[in-house]
Amino acid sequence: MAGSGRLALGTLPVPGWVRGSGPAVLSRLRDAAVVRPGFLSAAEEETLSRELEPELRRRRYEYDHWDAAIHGFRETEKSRWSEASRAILQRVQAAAFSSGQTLLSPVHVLDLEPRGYIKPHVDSIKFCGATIAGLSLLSPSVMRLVHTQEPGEWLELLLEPGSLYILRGSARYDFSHEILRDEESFFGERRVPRRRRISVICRSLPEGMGPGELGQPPPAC
Ligand SMILES: O=C(O)CCC(=O)C(=O)O
Ligand SMILES: [Fe+2]
Ligand SMILES: [Mn+2]
Repeated sequence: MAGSGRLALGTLPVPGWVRGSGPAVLSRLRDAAVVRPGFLSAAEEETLSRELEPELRRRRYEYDHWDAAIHGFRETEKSRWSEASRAILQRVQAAAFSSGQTLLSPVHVLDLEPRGYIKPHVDSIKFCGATIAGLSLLSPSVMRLVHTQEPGEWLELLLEPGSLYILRGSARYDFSHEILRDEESFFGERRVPRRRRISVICRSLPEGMGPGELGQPPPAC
């Protein structure tokens, strides 16, 4: 069990990087909250962080997001990517989105300093559609999802560097998501020390909205 990274839950295999309040929520969100560890090769991680570093370094860490959800961060909305990074983003698109979904462009890049964190929030339904997909770089972190109506229902995702997470449907609309601060960064019993983390986040447009119809998007969803 421990060796394979999977835990048998009745007949339902639960990956070792997902924990939840119970079998019902794990089963219900099985295809709605997905983590793919090792989605990026070491070379791909390096490609992305090298490309992002100079752009991020020009900015200063901020301590209040526009909606105060994010603390200790800097961010950019990036539309021009190297060919190598474009290939990675296309793999994300193919893995996370259906052919009918249009992606929000530009791509959101978020740099959380070691003491930075993201408070529980649901991404704006005005600006983001049904699917959110994020690559994690540099540091592991724990993403917690909590049902907005039933706080006893929760899921935790262990996001290792190089992993891809996908939130869609119910996981995206009915659950808040957050990135735990260093002091609270545990995956079950396992301490997950938070260092600086960069995430690269792709989102679909709200259904029925064309790429030109968005108006002025917020700095982040
Ligand atoms: O850093 C992440 O992976 C998530 C960021 C996030 O939740 C947001 O910008 O709305
Ligand atoms: Fe979010
Ligand atoms: Mn946000």
